[in-house]
Amino acid sequence: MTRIVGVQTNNKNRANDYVHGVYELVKKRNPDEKEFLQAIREIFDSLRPIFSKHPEFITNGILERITEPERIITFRVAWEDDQGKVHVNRGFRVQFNSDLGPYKGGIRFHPSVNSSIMKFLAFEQIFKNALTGQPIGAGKGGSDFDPKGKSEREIMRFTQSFVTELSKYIGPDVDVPAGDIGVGKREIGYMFGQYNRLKGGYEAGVFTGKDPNHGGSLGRKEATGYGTVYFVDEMLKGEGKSFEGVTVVVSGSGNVSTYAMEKAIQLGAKVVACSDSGGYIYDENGIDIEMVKQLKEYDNKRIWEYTKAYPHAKYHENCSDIWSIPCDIALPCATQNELDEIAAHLLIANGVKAIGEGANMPCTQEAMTLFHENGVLFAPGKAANAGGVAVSAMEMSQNSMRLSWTVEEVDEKLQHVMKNIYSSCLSAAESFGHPGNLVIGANIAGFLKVANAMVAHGIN
Ligand SMILES: NC(=O)c1ccc[n+]([C@@H]2O[C@H](COP(=O)([O-])OP(=O)(O)OC[C@H]3O[C@@H](n4cnc5c(N)ncnc54)[C@H](O)[C@@H]3O)[C@@H](O)[C@H]2O)c1
Repeated sequence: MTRIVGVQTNNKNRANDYVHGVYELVKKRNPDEKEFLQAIREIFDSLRPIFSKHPEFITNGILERITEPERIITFRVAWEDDQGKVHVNRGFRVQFNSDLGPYKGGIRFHPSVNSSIMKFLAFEQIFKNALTGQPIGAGKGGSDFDPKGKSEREIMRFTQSFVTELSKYIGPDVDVPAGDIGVGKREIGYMFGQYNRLKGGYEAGVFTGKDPNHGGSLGRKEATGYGTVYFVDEMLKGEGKSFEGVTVVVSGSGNVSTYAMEKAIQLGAKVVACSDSGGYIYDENGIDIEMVKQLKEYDNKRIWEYTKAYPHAKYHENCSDIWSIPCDIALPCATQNELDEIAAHLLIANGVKAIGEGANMPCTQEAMTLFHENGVLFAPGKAANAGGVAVSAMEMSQNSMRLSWTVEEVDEKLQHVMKNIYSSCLSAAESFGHPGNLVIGANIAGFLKVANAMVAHGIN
């Protein structure tokens, strides 16, 4: 008996030393990449219990390998504005892990894009994509180009220049990019057109998030937001609760936010606030989602203009103050680290019951700790927002088969995927001694899938 306990303690110490040692190595190798290190730290904290049960992951150097991207491509993107002035932006593609399939992940156009943000997003994508159960690896890309204030032609020229370089490194069986912040079906359309022109063919499966009229999947634009709400709904059901009659606050008013709001409303919730990078609107009668779509999806306007149609609604300039609005469920769907410790304190004081991360890493580590300590249900982004990439993988399947599923078929499959992700997170958390902790469950369930494939594929 004493001997068994001794062996277990040794294994635990060896596992802790291993995780700590690799973290120090990653820190040394990526000293100034705070978002990347934040994502690594969060995952590593969850993974500790795995290594005492799976020493083969230590002998196969899984953590050392999974934290180093297989390839990072950085490139110059030169383009001309409408006045003929030349601009240069930087393009990135991080091809992080291909053990489960071709690299898969979005492209972001935003001035904040840098190597740390690209690597954090691509790293998170490894686990998210694994959780979907579909045959996709992980990548992420983008540019520090700011689409705000650019004309349609400028966006087209920039996007064509971006993809001219990127086209050398992607392909339907190699790397399949999609949209993300600042990249919607319009930009994907330009990329797809330019890629095919360069390749001299029609490679339908090289991008996802295409217009459903030209090779895209029905249900893709709704998938991340709907999927987030389906996941939160499963989590609520586990506690005998639902969206019916609850008050919801959603940050952002882009692709994920819009469809998270729409699905929450369809399930009976009242969504009272949403935002953009300028500020937030509060409508105590419940947000008119069709008006938000008109403003943001079709007219490309700012969210404050909602108050022109609904003068009783209030506009406030500070976006992070959105978390001071009392609500039962908060869905951060805008960007990374947008919900910090102060916001978490406010939400908890106002009685929040559940958080669903529609965005990638929107809650800081301190905020997540507070939610756990205060018994707030918490749906982590890499599980909750995996619906988008899941439907992207469905788009790849439809492209390969040269057929299209109906929106009902896609939605049914999406619901099925989200339920499976929820139950695999729940059971991984349970088997590794953290029942109900979906953050740990998501990290472990995703990691096991990739780590097993990496062992099977040998050291490379
Ligand atoms: N689109 C997808 O399918 C998908 C899938 C998984 C995860 N995500 C993640 O979801 C998040 C949103 O992506 P999206 O595709 O909806 O992008 P988007 O560009 O369509 O929308 C982003 C929204 O956030 C707003 N915003 C930006 N900074 C903000 C801030 N500090 N406070 C409040 N609002 C702010 C913008 O004004 C915009 O309304 C990102 O973290 C993205 O990585 C997106």
